Amino acid sequence: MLIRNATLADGRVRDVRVAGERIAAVEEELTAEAGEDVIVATGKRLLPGMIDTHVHFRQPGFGHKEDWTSGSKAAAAGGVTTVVDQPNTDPPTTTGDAVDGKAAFARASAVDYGLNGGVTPDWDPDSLFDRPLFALGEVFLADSTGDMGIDADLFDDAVARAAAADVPVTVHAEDADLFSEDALSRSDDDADAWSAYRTPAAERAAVERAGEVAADHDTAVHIAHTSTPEGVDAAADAGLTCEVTPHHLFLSRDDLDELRTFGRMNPPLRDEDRREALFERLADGTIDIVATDHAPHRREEKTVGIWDAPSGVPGVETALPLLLVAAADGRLSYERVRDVTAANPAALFDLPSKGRIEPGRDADLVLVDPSERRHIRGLDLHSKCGWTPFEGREGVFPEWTMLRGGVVYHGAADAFAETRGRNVRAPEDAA
Ligand SMILES: NC(=O)N[C@@H](CC(=O)O)C(=O)O
Ligand SMILES: [Zn+2]
Ligand SMILES: [Zn+2]
Repeated sequence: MLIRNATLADGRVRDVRVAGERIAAVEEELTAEAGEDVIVATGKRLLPGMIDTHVHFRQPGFGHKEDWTSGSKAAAAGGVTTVVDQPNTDPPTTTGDAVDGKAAFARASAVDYGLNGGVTPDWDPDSLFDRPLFALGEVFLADSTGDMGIDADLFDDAVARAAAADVPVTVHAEDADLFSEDALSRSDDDADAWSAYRTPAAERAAVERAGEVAADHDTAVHIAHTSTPEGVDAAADAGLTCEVTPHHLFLSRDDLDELRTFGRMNPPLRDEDRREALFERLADGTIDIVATDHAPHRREEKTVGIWDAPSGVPGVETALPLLLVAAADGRLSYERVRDVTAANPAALFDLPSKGRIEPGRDADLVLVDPSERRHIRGLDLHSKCGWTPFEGREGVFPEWTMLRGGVVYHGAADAFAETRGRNVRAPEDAA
């Protein structure tokens, strides 16, 4: 297949040949071979598929919120070609058997995937590290959905075990000792109470602790869903990498009047100044990765008071579309979009076949027309949850998404090809 005249993230206009599962050539001009399919991409952007290093696809245990079929379709429709699933399922992914059990569900995935291992007091590191983990994480330094928060000693142990196994660690960095007791007296219908409770100081302290433990064990630690400029700067100062979510980049406490409990997540939405400072750090290169923390809950589960609502919002289908609008508006370069969604996650998490449009790499590609914006509507999206915190915002959605040489999502028809995702750490295990 030949994709002709596509504009790449760096502005070069190129012809791209896909042969089998790989990118075969990227040249100023390529001549179509006899019988070769040609896609004319004049005026359109061709990007590497997004690698979303942080999703919660909920199986096993919570398939009513999301399953691997619905979650991975949402991913493909949003231009995401690789997802990494988190361990707070039921059972939690803390033993080798639990990884095997989740792997059976993940075979339904429409996109490539990695599976993370998790840590609880009764985890089994021997069998866990015997499996092809993407990373150890998210390791919860405070309780979130699933109540997997652990203490300082176990965190230290876990990082030591991961370092010995040469597996990277990702950390949910909040320190519950620094949550605001005062906020607990706020009323159940005060949607801002969650943001008041889980403070910026709690994030910063936990990032600093993660930095100390990483240094003690001389190993790679990555901070998940960093939500404050203080957290990002503390990570950078400690030599840690970090990710931010679209909701912390595009939403703030100002949106909670409208979002109500549908804006409750961990870490919570921050004030507008912090949101802006986070966006600056995205644009200037301080932030390494955008990952969605796609954490769907059913509408009826969210429709309770702020203190009882489950934490988490969906995001896997809307991340790249929102970033592409920011790029089209000149608030972010297309190169930054490529780096934070694809090139950096591939480099940091050792996926040499993914993340860039270069000969020899997997043909994981997304074609978009930046002049075609669509209003985001929860009911149009493919997650089981049926809602989005970005309702009514604009997105640039894929015309198509290609996974290893095959189109897995056709935008015009809103249609998906047959399922063919593989575990990126164990491609030979594919069904
Ligand atoms: N972020 C959230 O608010 N929720 C996540 C868990 C997590 O990432 O902490 C979930 O699984 O629901
Ligand atoms: Zn988390
Ligand atoms: Zn998460």
